[in-house]
Amino acid sequence: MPHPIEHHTGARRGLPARFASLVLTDDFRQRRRVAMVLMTVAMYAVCSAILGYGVVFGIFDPARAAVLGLLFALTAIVFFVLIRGGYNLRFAEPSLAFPQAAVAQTLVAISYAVTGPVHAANLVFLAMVMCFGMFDMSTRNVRLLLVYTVCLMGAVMAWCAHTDPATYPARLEVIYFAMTASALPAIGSLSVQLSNMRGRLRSQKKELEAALEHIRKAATHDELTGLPNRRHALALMAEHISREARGGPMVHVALIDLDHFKNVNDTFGHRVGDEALVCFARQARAHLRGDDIVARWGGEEFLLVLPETPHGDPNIGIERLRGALAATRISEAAPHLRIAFSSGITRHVKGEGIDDMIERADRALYTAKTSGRNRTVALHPAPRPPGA
Ligand SMILES: Nc1nc2c(ncn2[C@@H]2O[C@H](COP(=O)(O)OP(=O)(O)OP(=O)(O)O)[C@@H](O)[C@H]2O)c(=O)[nH]1
Repeated sequence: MPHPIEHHTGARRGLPARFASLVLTDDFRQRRRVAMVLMTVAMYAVCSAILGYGVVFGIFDPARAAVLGLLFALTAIVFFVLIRGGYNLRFAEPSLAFPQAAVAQTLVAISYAVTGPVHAANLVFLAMVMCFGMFDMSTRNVRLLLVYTVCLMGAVMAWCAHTDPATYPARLEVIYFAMTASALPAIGSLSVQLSNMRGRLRSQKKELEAALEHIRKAATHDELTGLPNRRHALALMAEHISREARGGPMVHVALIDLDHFKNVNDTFGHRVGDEALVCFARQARAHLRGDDIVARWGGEEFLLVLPETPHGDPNIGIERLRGALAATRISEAAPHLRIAFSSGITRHVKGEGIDDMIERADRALYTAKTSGRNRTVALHPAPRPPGA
């Protein structure tokens, strides 16, 4: 998926940016991988140029140098196509850092055997490849690469000393091997430390994201019922009202108060009281429409925001909920306990503030309580006189 920043700036991009996007792709993570592979392509090109120089001045055998140059080109093309073409994404380590580094070390070993009088210069490249791998390889792969490189170089040095002792004197090869076998593990250990540091950073980032999500949820939701809290409900209500102002559905609001809830606490204890609140929340979510908002307004009071639909009366959902609660067992500790509620419902008037609407719903709720509870009272605003 394209990185959001790339998307954002896409419209105003100049020629260099468009060229970079064509070569490097628009995907933020792939971009870094393509840039890395381009860097290795450049290294292979430099090495090929050095080979050419050596052939021109009669330092290297032309046939051997040609084979090596061909291997450089093939390796560069294969990895560039794999990564630029996105085939790398099918692998567990999409940077392909390990295979790239292993192939590069193999080519350095071949180059060591081919470059005769200047073969010792190749040892620098062994270290450079280890450094390249530092940024993307897992600890396990760094160790694997290290063992592979030391064994491979040991074998190549022994073979060269055996087959061409004039150019590769054994006494010097022993020194080169000792240097390789002692310097590479030091670089390897730096890579391992870097890889561990990256791992720690990754897990800290995950923990921070989880903590942030938890804080966000705690700031907007009630811990007991998981419903939106009063602050969040006000924000959601404001959204619905501004949608209504832009021609969206008309908004109804209902305040709900559980009946005789103090009795529930006093008779069965606070834990059962809490179970009753959770049960109400669950039933409300199950029996109201997906578009309706159910929020905990405070204590044993809840607020519903009910956008009007063409199919009718917002009271229908509330009465469905009332029926469901009358048939729902709340707690094992109080098998016969049922909860009922009173509610006051009102409709929003265009241009009216949220406080006025809530105040009207509260008055309707008060009427529901004083006229016997377990009922809904609707108190709609008087229609505006024409031209008002
Ligand atoms: N268990 C529990 N009880 C709560 C919670 N919040 C508020 N309450 C209790 O809800 C009760 C509300 O009591 P009242 O305001 O007297 O209302 P009521 O008993 O429901 O009476 P009416 O509303 O008139 O039917 C109090 O006992 C509060 O302690 C809560 O989170 N958990």
